[in-house]
Amino acid sequence: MRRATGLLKDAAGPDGHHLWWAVLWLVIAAGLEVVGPLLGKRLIDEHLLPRVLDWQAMALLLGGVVLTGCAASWLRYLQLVRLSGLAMRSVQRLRERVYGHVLRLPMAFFDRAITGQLVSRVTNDTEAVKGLYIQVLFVILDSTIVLIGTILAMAWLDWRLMLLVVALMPCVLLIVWLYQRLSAPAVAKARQLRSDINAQVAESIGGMNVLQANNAQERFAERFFRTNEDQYTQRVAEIRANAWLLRPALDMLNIVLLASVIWLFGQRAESAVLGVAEVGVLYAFISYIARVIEPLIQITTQFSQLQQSVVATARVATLLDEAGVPEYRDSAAADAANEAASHDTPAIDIRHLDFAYVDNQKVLHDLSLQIPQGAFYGIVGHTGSGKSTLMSLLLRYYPAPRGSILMNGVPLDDIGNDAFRARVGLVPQDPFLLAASARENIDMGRNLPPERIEQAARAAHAHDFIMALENGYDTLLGEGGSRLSSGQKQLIAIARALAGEPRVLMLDEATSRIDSSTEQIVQQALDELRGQVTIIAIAHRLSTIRDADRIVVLNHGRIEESGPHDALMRIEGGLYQRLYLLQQLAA
Ligand SMILES: Nc1ncnc2c1ncn2[C@@H]1O[C@H](COP(=O)(O)OP(=O)(O)OP(=O)(O)O)[C@@H](O)[C@H]1O
Repeated sequence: MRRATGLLKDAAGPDGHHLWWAVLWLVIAAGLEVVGPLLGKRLIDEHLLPRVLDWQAMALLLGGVVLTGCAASWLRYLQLVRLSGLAMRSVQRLRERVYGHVLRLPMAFFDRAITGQLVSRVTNDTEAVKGLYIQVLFVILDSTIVLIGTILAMAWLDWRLMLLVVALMPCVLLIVWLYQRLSAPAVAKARQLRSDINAQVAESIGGMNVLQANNAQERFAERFFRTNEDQYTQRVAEIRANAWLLRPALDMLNIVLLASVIWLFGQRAESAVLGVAEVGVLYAFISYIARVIEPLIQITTQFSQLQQSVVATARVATLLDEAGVPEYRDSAAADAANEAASHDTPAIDIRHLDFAYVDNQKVLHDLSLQIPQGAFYGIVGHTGSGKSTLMSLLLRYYPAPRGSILMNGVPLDDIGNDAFRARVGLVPQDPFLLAASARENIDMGRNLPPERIEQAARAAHAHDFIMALENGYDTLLGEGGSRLSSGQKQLIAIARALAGEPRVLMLDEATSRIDSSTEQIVQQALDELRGQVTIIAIAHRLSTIRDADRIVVLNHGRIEESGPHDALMRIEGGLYQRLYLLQQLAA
């Protein structure tokens, strides 16, 4: 709860003062509501019963009752408007913060994250924070103030009757406690299941081709129906606890209270301790009982909503507590060292690199490799040999041991994020195209000049097919680039990487999904870049890296062989030779 209120405070930001205004109006409104029955009491006790028909005073008192009621409603309305505005702004801010945080999370986080749940965290859970404002502040705080004001007014009128009312109030706490115990597990479970529903939908849409190819629709539908049914059951359990326990018990309490006050009042009237003028007190008390019970009912019935909001906020807080990627700051010393790097300084220098995703399960063992400036290096190896891991470390997706990788002679950790990302370009296996135009897909929000985009597209041999589209660079490519062939998507991805004018270009299985003719275009593009850009390409298809300056063959996380194609082919029974011959046979 403390974390939730902390989050709220941060999210309210500069609008926090609206909260104080809302609270002020709330106090005034509650005060006015307490004053109303007091005026009514005076009207009854001082004018109606003793028949002192002073019309002016009576009109004033009656007008006071009406006016206080109207003013209280008006202030409540103003308070709601302020609070709703504040709540919505807070949701907006929190959502921005959570999304911004997700963008900065390390890749290791996404290895275990479930997309649908993450989406739910950013959209639904942040929205639930609004409930904290409306439920906690508008309803619960409001009700608490009304409750305190009413009890004070009752004490002033007749403290013994007030004690009777207050004595029955712990019953409300008992009822609430029982309700909470019964409904809390269902509330938490229902929310978790809703998140699972999101996750299942996102997963099946993402993998629809695999799902249909495996004729798995029915199994997925069944799994979904089960989760949906479970969620329904939990929601029903929660609503039952509310309908069977909370409301009836509270309504009963209301009746008991009224009956007790009337009974006690009757007893005292009978023993003639009180005069007839006390009827006004009875009127005020009956008015106040409604004002005691209603806030209590409000406080308690809002509890389930409050619980949901707190659970949701706690989940948002947990996500925000996930450590982001280390802050790599641009340092002048690193920039200077980078500038001072001569042509002989290796573009990439890997020194005795060990790496494990899970403790004590090394994936890379004592890897050392120097890649000269402008060279083209291919990395090959069997499945699971560690190629992608090595690339992930070079891309800083996972932190490598300090000092084990240097770029231009500068340890990777010492290069600021902007400088690093500007220096390194990536062409991944899955090109990941946005549902946007060809231009936007190459630009990726960098606001590059049109000439540079076109130049990159030409270098990637993508310019001609882009120009053949109906609107050229402004043609929308559809979701995931659905309008393009796999090869064309890959060429766009290459253009995107080149548009950043990287010094180091990494290709991660960039040719695995394209046909031989497109592969040749990619090879031609890479050939043209030789000498200007350092190229590191992971390739399953060995023809892509056949012409590389050096091919590094990984085997179980170690460098087994290294050299140009011809030299590796001469190693009789060598790993590369076997891999190559196998591929030739398969072709
Ligand atoms: N995120 C991860 N968490 C834990 N282990 C991982 C992770 N990624 C890869 N591994 C493990 O590290 C080892 C090397 O995997 P890696 O993906 O680097 O191999 P690869 O040579 O790129 O294989 P492929 O050619 O199939 O892509 C494998 O044993 C794999 O199970």
